[in-house]
This record gives sequence, C-alpha cells and structure tokens, in this order.
Amino acid sequence: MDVAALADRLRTEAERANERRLLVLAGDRDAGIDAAYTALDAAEVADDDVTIVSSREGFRFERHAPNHAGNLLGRTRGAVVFDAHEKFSPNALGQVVGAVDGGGLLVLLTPPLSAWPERREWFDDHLAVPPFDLDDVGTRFRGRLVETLREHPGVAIVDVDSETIDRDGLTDPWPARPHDPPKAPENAAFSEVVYDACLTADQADAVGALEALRNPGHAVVVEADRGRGKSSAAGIAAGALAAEGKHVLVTAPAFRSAREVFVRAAAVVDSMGYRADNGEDERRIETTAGGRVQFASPVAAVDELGAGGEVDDHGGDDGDDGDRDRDSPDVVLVDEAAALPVRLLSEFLSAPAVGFFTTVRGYEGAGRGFSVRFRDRLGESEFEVTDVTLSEPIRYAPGDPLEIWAFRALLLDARPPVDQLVADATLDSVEYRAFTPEDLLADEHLLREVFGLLVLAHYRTEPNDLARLLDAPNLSVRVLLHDGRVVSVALLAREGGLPESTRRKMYDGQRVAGNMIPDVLTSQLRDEEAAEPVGYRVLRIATHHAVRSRGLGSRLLSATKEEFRGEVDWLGVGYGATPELLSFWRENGYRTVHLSTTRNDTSGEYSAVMLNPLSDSGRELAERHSRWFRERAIGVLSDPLRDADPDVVRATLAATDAPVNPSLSDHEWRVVVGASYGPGLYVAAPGAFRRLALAYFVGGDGDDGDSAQSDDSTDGSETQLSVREERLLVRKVLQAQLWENVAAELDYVSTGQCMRALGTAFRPLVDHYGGDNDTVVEERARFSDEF
Ligand SMILES: CC(=O)SCCNC(=O)CCNC(=O)[C@H](O)C(C)(C)COP(=O)(O)OP(=O)(O)OC[C@H]1O[C@@H](n2cnc3c(N)ncnc32)[C@H](O)[C@@H]1OP(=O)(O)O
Ligand SMILES: Nc1ncnc2c1ncn2[C@@H]1O[C@H](COP(=O)(O)OP(=O)(O)OP(=O)(O)O)[C@@H](O)[C@H]1O
Repeated sequence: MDVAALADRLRTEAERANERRLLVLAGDRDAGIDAAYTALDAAEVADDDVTIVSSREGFRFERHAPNHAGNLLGRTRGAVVFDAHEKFSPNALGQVVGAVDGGGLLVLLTPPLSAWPERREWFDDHLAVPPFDLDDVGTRFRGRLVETLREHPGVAIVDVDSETIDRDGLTDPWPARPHDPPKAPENAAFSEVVYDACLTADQADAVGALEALRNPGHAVVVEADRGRGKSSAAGIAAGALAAEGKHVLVTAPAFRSAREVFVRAAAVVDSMGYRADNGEDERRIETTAGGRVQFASPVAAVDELGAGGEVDDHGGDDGDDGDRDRDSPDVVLVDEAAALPVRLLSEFLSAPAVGFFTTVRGYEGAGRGFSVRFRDRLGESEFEVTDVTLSEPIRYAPGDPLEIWAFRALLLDARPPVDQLVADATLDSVEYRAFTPEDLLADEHLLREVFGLLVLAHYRTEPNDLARLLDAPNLSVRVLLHDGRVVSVALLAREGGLPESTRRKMYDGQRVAGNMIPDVLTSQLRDEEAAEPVGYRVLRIATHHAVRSRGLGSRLLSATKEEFRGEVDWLGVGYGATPELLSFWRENGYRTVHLSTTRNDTSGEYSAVMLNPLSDSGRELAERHSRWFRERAIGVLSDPLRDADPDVVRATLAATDAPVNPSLSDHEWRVVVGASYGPGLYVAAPGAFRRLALAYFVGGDGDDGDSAQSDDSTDGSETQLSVREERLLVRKVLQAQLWENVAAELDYVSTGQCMRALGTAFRPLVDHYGGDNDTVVEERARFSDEF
C-alpha cells in the first residue's frame, strides 16, 4: 500500500464512521509536503475544504502561519495539514485538532519521529530562558507525543524518506449512527422555526432550557466538550430572544470564539423574518422588533451592565456616537465562560438574566474555575439556575479516536484527584515533595494530577504549559501529597542571577525572557542591580478545591521557603491582584513592591508583584523596592490607578513593608485638624491628607486588610477605621475621585454627608500621628467645645 491508497482508505473509514483520522507523514519536509498533496488528492478532499498550517507560503489551500492557528478555533474543515517542521507549538496543535470535521483527516508533517524529540526547535528557544541555554531544554514533551502517535488507534504513520508505512491506523469501525432528530419541547415559547435550526436533540434541549432567559431572574449553564454545538445553541437562542425585542449582550474572551453565535443568531432572525438592516457590523444584529444581539469584550460588558448600558464598546466600534444605546441588556450570554476568571464572571450576576456556556475539556477555557468555584457562587445567587449538558458531538461521532488522542497527548482532560480521595487531608497528613520532570513523565497518574490541578485552578493553563512543565530548565514543581495524591501544587520559576551584560541590556529596554520579576524591577522601575540576586517566582500555586482554607497552601509556601533558604536570595510572585489573594500572600510573608498600572485584558485585574527575601541581598532588594513603591504610591494611585478597586488598594498597601512618616508641616496640620474637628476644608491641602492616609494604610495600625469586616464596624482599636471609611479614604483622598462619584458609590446620602464623613474618618489619624504635636494639640483644643 502507498500513501495514496492509505489516505483513500483512511478517508473512507473516517466517512463511514463520521470520525476523523490522523495521518503522520514523518521525514524530510519537502517529501512530506509532496506526500500530503498526494494524500489529499487520493482522499478527494476539495481544495477549498483544506487548511494548511505552515510557516511556508505558496500552497493552493487556505493557509495560516502556526502562530495564527487560533484562527481555526471553532471552525470546521474537511482536512487540516499541520506542518510541524517549523514553529511547532503544543498550543497550535491543540487549536487545529478540533477543527477537523467528521469524515476528515488531520495530516501531521513531522521530522523523522525517532529524531524529532531531540531536534532543537523554535519552541525550545522559548524555554531556554537566561541564564539557561538550548542544551538545558528537555525533550520530554515531544518524546511523549511521539509515543502517543505510535500507540493510539486511528493514527497512521508513514516514513516519507523510506516510503514505508509504519502503521496504517485503520480501525475498521462501525458505521456512524445518525443523530437523534431535534425536537421542540412541549409548550415551547420559541417558534418552531427556532427549533428547526437545531442540529441535534441535545442542542434543541439546550435551546429549550435557554427559553428561561426570556424572564429576569433566570440563569442557564450549558456545559459541553469542544464541538458539541454550544456556541450555536447560544446563537439560536440569542436570535429568538432578539426577535422578541430583547437586547442580548454576548461576551467571550475573544470575538473569534463567539463568531458562531452571531452566524446562528443571524440565520434565526433571518428565517423568522425579523432582520433589520444595521450595515456590515458582524458584531451586532438588530431586529425589527427592536431587539438586538451585540458583542462586547468581557470588561466592556461588565462596564455596560454597571453603566446601565451607556457604553457601547465592542472592540471594533466605528465611533458613531450618535447611535449609542442607553438601555441596558435584558440577557447576557457568556461564551467560553470557563476561560474567564471567577471575579469577572461574578460581575455578570448583576444582569437580569444570564447564560453561561463553558467548554469542559478543550484547548480554550481549559480553566475550570467555572465549574468548581463559580458554580457554587451562582447556586447561592438569587437566580433560578438550570443546567444543561451537550454530550452528542456535532462535528464527528462519539468516541472519535482523534479526540481521544488529543485529550491524552495534550492532557486536555487532566483532572486533580476526585474529592473523596483527598477529603481527609490535613496539615498533619500531608507530605512535601519535589518532583523532577522525569518523575512526572514516568508516572502518568502523577502528571495528570499535577497538571489537572493547575488547569483546574488557573484559567489560563494551556498545552504549551504542559511542555514547559516537562522541558523548561527554569521550572520546578513542589507538591503536598496526601496518601500519595496531589492536594497542593506550586510551580516555581528560577529568575535573576543574570550577568552584568544581560542586566545592562535589560536596563536599556531589551526584553529578557523568563525573568518577569527582575525585568519589571530593572526596566520599569529602573534598578540596574535588580537582576543580580537569584530567586524563585511562584508562577502558579493551587490547592485542591475540596481542601482549601486548611492551611495547605501556606504550608506549601513555608516548606518551599525552608528548602530554598541558603540557596537563593528571594521568593517572589506576580499575579492578578484581588483582596483575598493579597491577604493570602501577605500572610505568607510576601510584601508588595509593585502594582502594575495597566489592567489585564481578560481579567481586568491589576498585577501585584511581591517579594519575600531569603538572604541579605534579597532583603536589600525587597527593602529598596518596598520603599520606592511607598514613595510613588501617592502619585500612581491618583493617576494611572485611579480606578483600581479600593479593596485591592487597601490590601496592596497593607502588604507593603515600609512604614510611612507623614511629616506634615505645622500649617498642614492646622488644615487637617480644621477639616477633622472644625470648619476646615480637605481641598485646602489634599497632599497632607494623602500622606496621612498612606501612613495609615501602610503603617498597619491593627489593619491587615481584612480585620475591618463589616461596613461600619471597627475592631475597637483607636485608629481602626471601618471598611466604608477606608474605602472613602482610598476613593477620595488617594485616588482623587469626584465627591459626587464617591458619595454615590459608598451610599452617602449627599456629598455634604460624604465630606463630613471624611473629616470624621481623619480624627483618629490626627490623634495618632499628630498626638504629640503642639500645633495639633492646640488646634484640636480650639474646637473641642463645639465637637
Ligand atoms: C501566582 C499565583 O498562582 S496567584 C493565584 C493563586 N492561586 C489561585 O488563585 C488558584 C485557586 N486558589 C487556590 O488554589 C487556593 O485558594 C490558594 C492556593 C490561593 C490558597 O490555598 P489554601 O490551601 O486554601 O491556602 P491556606 O489555607 O493556607 O490559606 C487560605 C487563605 O488564603 C486566603 N485566600 C486566598 N485566596 C482566596 C480565595 N479565592 N477566597 C477566599 N480566601 C482566599 C484567605 O485568607 C484564606 O484564609 P481563610 O480560609 O481563613 O479565609
Ligand atoms: N444548529 C446548527 N446549524 C448549523 N451548523 C451547526 C449547528 N450547530 C452546530 N453547527 C456547526 O457545528 C460546529 C460546532 O458548533 P459550535 O461551534 O456551536 O460548537 P461548540 O460546542 O461551541 O464548539 P467549539 O467548542 O469548537 O467552538 C460548527 O461548525 C457549527 O457551524
């Protein structure tokens, strides 16, 4: 049998079973490309149904460069040729696999399989971060990948150099069973045309469940693996709702993943005859009933909800301000919800009705913060929640061998241990362990648990991270085991220790990969010595959801600290700042040295950078940067960080290790005492109030960011303000917001009341920081009768 005959048989078999087949063409690149043409001709895939992903150009097929393989997400193609000879990445592989249609072929062009793992590749360059070089990068990911190719059913391997077929990949499958026909639920509210648009019974059930969103107070969660038609179900329901006059706001991490929603919504609106012309905007569909379906990025969608619909930002706005809509959405549909952080998802709970669409196992949205953490929160909300699962694949038959192979090769279905196995974990039952990449590779269970826990807890873990875990020379894994099962994991990246020449380059603005903390401290914060000490950055940490808040995360960090004391200068971390996480890191001895001045696009969070020194030079580094952070805090909070969440600001400052001396002049004290105890005005000397507020937040007079718990309570200590007062200090004094806005946000009945509350809030600060100052004592005495 030659390549042509093999491809023909693979295709015939694939079509019969409505499954996909994988044809690996291993060997010389040109010979592989020629063989791919031969195979596609023999398999009779139409040219316009083929996509090639390659760094080369000049094919007669649709072509994408490997770094744009994401263009295939959510698409359906008869065959995809993936040229892995140049610029191969695990992510790109994950992105292309899902796009192959049932009855179609994935053709993978690789170097000779026995040599591929050892070959130094483009992706390896990314793993060879200074001070490591290419020779330090492992070969395990590709080694494991090749093994899976040799083992899995449905995978054919041809050696194009010797023109031999190593495996034919034929499985002689049963013919595909037809889909159960979709049917409308009894007493359906949407019209029959809507259900006619569904492809499977599962999809019709999902649309039936989504009818609930016609009324406020309902939430629907649709879960499925990739390619089950969930975006389409969202689109069909969106179209039907818009045809009833509803304003449906659709959001997703990128418009790309929501495109299918709009295609289906447009088709439904058209077939119902409700389409209103709104030009060429593919992100907005209007209906003659006055409804619409409209896209907004997650952060813009949250703004739109918060602003009662005043913002109409959908990323590609052409700026026709005159057309801006002022009514807020009736329904929000969140596609690829699992790819969004829980904090952002929670914001959608302010919508009147909301649908969440999540991929359970797949390239995008692999993070399952959704199912684990957010699902509980949704259950506790006011919404009446309906869950639907789509299990029947639409593109291909259930049990498709290519899907099974991809799950295994990229660990898309990795999971932490089941809850029951770890439920009894305590600080006494766990054991701290270091695992090398060899250990992980040798024990598939362990690898799945470690990676599964990272995926579960972090919304951005992707196939490239699996390769990093196995091959990157700068990464280390530390875990806590309970009865041999992984309950807590930390992924550490070695950073710093860079030679002078590299430090100089960094200082001069050149990016040095894999050294996030030294890079921020050197290039942004202008410290040419910052990359000299060596440290470990905690890249990721996660505790199994069933055993959180038992001190395990903290134990893992303290054990790490003990292990590395004497070996490196610092431990550090950089992450999307939330009040809870800031408090977790602070409790574990990490101190703020930076809060980024731009928000993360997806989460909308500002990143905090924190250090925990282990040696004298680490301490010098941490102290110097804590001090600089304190010195610039007033400037950045009143400018780029003006809109940062006040609770994040409180917790960030509480985790700063550099006491502030407010040092007010006598005149400034008079203004502050006047505004607190008498008729003076804040505006007469805002700078003085800022320094006092900063001293209060940083100084830690009993405040640890979470001690002030109820809005108006205090912990009894003299200088402890209530949470509301602290927020007032952040918003008005540190962030220089307008009185009107502050009063509205913090529920003061008037700006006058808000102003008075600010004066009152400053009294304990005046007493504490100015208690020994003669001017303060005198001034305060003048007002003591009145107040
Ligand atoms: C670089 C990074 O990885 S930053 C991101 C950290 N990781 C994550 O957010 C993944 C999901 N979260 C988790 O896996 C865990 O919550 C961890 C790793 C943050 C903490 O692990 P745990 O074993 O629960 O830690 P531990 O029990 O020692 O400390 C818990 C304390 O952390 C704080 N905390 C941290 N995150 C949260 C949170 N999301 N919600 C509530 N409290 C939190 C609380 O103060 C909590 O104390 P409490 O339970 O008394 O309220
Ligand atoms: N009702 C439908 N009518 C026509 N085509 C459909 C329908 N439902 C799904 N499809 C097609 O099936 C494929 C998968 O559907 P869809 O993108 O909605 O699934 P998904 O679960 O969101 O998949 P992915 O996770 O890959 O984005 C798409 O090519 C889509 O066009």
